[in-house]
Amino acid sequence: MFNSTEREEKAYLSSINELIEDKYVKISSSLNGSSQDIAEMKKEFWENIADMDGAEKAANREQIHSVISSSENTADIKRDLEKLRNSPYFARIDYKDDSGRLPVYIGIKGFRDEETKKSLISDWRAPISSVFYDCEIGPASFNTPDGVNEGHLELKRQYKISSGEMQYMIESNISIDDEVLQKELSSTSDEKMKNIVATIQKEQNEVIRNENAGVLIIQGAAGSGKTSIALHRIAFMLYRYKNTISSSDMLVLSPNKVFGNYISNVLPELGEDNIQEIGFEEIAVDVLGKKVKFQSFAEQVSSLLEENDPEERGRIEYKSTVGFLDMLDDYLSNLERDYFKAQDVKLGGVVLPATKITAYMAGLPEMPLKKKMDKTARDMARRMKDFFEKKHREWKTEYAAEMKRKIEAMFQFRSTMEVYENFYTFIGRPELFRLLPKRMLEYSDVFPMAYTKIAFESIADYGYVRHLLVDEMQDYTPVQYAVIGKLFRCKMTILGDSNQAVNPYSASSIEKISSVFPESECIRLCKSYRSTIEISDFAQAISTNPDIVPVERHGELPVVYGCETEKIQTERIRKIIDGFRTGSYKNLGIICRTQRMAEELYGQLKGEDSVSLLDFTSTEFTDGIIITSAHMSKGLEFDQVLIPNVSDHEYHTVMDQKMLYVACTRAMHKLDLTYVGEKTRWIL
Ligand SMILES: Nc1ncnc2c1ncn2[C@@H]1O[C@H](COP(=O)(O)OP(=O)(O)OP(=O)(O)O)[C@@H](O)[C@H]1O
Repeated sequence: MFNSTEREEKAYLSSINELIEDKYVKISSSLNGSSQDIAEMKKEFWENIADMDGAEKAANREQIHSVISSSENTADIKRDLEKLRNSPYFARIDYKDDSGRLPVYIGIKGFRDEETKKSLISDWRAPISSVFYDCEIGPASFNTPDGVNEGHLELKRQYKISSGEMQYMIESNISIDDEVLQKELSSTSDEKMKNIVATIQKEQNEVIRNENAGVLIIQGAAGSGKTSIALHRIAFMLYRYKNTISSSDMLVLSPNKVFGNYISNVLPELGEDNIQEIGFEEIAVDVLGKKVKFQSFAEQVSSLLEENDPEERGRIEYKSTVGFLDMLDDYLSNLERDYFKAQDVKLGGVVLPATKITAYMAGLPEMPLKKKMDKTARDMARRMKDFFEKKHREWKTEYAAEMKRKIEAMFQFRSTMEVYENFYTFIGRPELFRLLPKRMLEYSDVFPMAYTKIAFESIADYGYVRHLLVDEMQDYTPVQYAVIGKLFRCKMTILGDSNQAVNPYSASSIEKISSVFPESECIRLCKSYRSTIEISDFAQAISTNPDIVPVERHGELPVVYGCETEKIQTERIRKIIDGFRTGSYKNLGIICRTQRMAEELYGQLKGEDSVSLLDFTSTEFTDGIIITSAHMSKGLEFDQVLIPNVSDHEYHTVMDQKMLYVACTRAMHKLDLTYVGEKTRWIL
C-alpha cells in the first residue's frame, strides 16, 4: 500500500511541504515583481499622459488593469498556499474505480504538482472528496457532473497537521464521528467560529452539497451545526459555480453585528472572501425609508420581558400567523376593486369620462396600484394633450399634474400608512393597530407595513443577490418571509430552531415558513455537537426537544447555586469568575434574562479585569468574560456559561423558559447557575 506506515506518511508530508514551499517562494517573488511593474507602469503613464491621445490613454489604462487583475489572482493563490503551508491536508481516501485511481489526499484547497500537473491534494469540495464524508470502507460512489462514479473505498485516514507537522494520524473505518471529532469538540473555543471541514458529518455534507433546492430550510437543534453548515454550503457553491457566482453575489441576513463578526472567520479560513451581511431592520429602512420610525426587535423583546402586557402580546401573536398574511394578501390584492372609484375628469373645459379611465386601467398588466394610477395619469394626460392640439385648444402644462392629483384622489387613501391602517378596519379589528409615542410603529407592524408598501407602491428589490442565507429563522414571522420572497428572487438557505425563539409569541416553525415558500425543501438536523451530555440533558429538562441526539461527550454536571441573599449571590458569581480565571477555558459568558439586568451586573462587576458588556450596539465578539442578555447570546457559544438570578421571580413565563433554554445551550463545557429566593419552575 502507498504510504502504509506513519513514518512513510511523515516522509510524504515532508515532500508535499517542499513542493508547497517551492511554489510559495516563486509566487511571492512574482507578486513582488508585479507590484514593481504596476508601480512603474503607473509612473510612466502619468509622466507621458500629456502626449497621449484618447485611444492611447485607454489602451494604457487597460494594460495596467489587466496586470493588476492578474496579480490579484496571484495574491489569491498565495493566500491559498499559506493555508496549505500550515496544514496541507486532513484526510486521505484510497478509492478504486475503473480508472484505477488510488490515494486521494483531501485539504482545504486543491494543490497540483507544477511539473507533472498531477493533482496532489483534492479540494474538500471536489466531487471525489464527498466519498470521505459519505462512505464507509466497501462499495462506494460519488456524484460527478456527468453522473455517478461507482467504486470501492479501501482506506480512510485522518490527520491533524499544524505548522506543517503531523500531530497525529488515525485510521477511521466507520464514520467521522470518532476520535477526531471528539478531540475537536473537547478543545476550548476559539474567539470566533471555526471551519469544520475535517469532521463534517454525512447528514451535514448532504446539506452542504445540496444543489437542487431553490429554498432550503434547515431546522436543527441547538448546536447541531446549522450556522457552520450554512457557511460551508456557501463555500461549496463558490467552488461549484466559480465561473458564475462570486462572494459579492451572496448575502447573509443575520440577527446582529456581533453574530456577523462571530462567523466572519469561517469563509476566509476556507479560502473564500466573506460575504456581505444585512439585518432585517436595515431591510425595513430600505423599504420604508428613513422617515418612518419603528421599534426594534430587541426593544420588542425587552418590552415583552419587562412589561408582559397581554394586549401587546396579543397584537404580536395575531400578526405572526399565516392566516394574518393570507388576510393581508386578500386585502391588498383587492385595493383597486374596493377603494378606487373612477370619476369624470374635467380639464380646460373637456371631460374625460370615468368609464374611459376604468377601461384603460382594466387593460393594464398586473402592477402595484400606485404605479397603475401614475401610469394612467401620464397616459391620459398625453391623450388629452393630443386631443387639445387636434382641436387647437390650449393645453396648459399644469394639466398633467392636475390629472395626476385627480386620479390619485379617486383612491380612498393618501399614503401607504393609511392603506395599512385601514386593513384593521377591513378585518374588523381596529384595536390591533397601535402607534407608539411620536408615531413610532410597533415592531410587529414594521413588516406588514413594508409588505403593504411593496404591494401598493412597489420598490427596488435586491436583484444582485444570487443566494441569500437567513439565520435564526424562528425569530421571523410569515409576513417577514413574504417580504423576503418579494425582495429576493434568488436561491435561499434558511436555518434556525423553533426551540430557541427569543419571542415565542412570534416564532416561526419549519411548517409556517414552508407555507410561505411552497417549493422549498426541508431538512431536520438532530445531532447536537456543542455541549456535553450533562449540559444537553440539563437544557432538555428546561425545554424538551425529543428529536435531539447529543454527541457522546462528557463533562462536569451543571451546578445550580441557591444563595440566601443578593450579597451571597454576588460573592458566588465572583468565585465562579475567579475559578474561570485560574482554569483553562478561554471565554466565560455571563448570560442574563434581559439587557437591563446585564447592564446592572456589568455595573457591579466593573472593577473586575477584562469583563466586557455585549449589547445590540456592540460589533465584536471577544475572548474573556462577556456579560450579555439571552437574546443577544443567540448563535454564540462559550466554553463556560454562568446564568445568574434564575429565581422563579425572574423566570416564570413561557418566554422566560425559552430565554433560559437559549442561555444554557450556549455552554460547551461548563454551566453554572445562581439564584436568590425560590428557584425557577423551569429547573427541576
Ligand atoms: N461536524 C462537526 N465537526 C466539528 N464540530 C462541529 C460539527 N458540527 C458542528 N460543530 C460545532 O458545534 C458547535 C455548534 O455549531 P453551530 O453554531 O454551527 O450550531 P447551530 O446549530 O447554528 O447552533 P445554535 O442554533 O445553538 O446557535 C460549533 O462549535 C461547531 O464548530
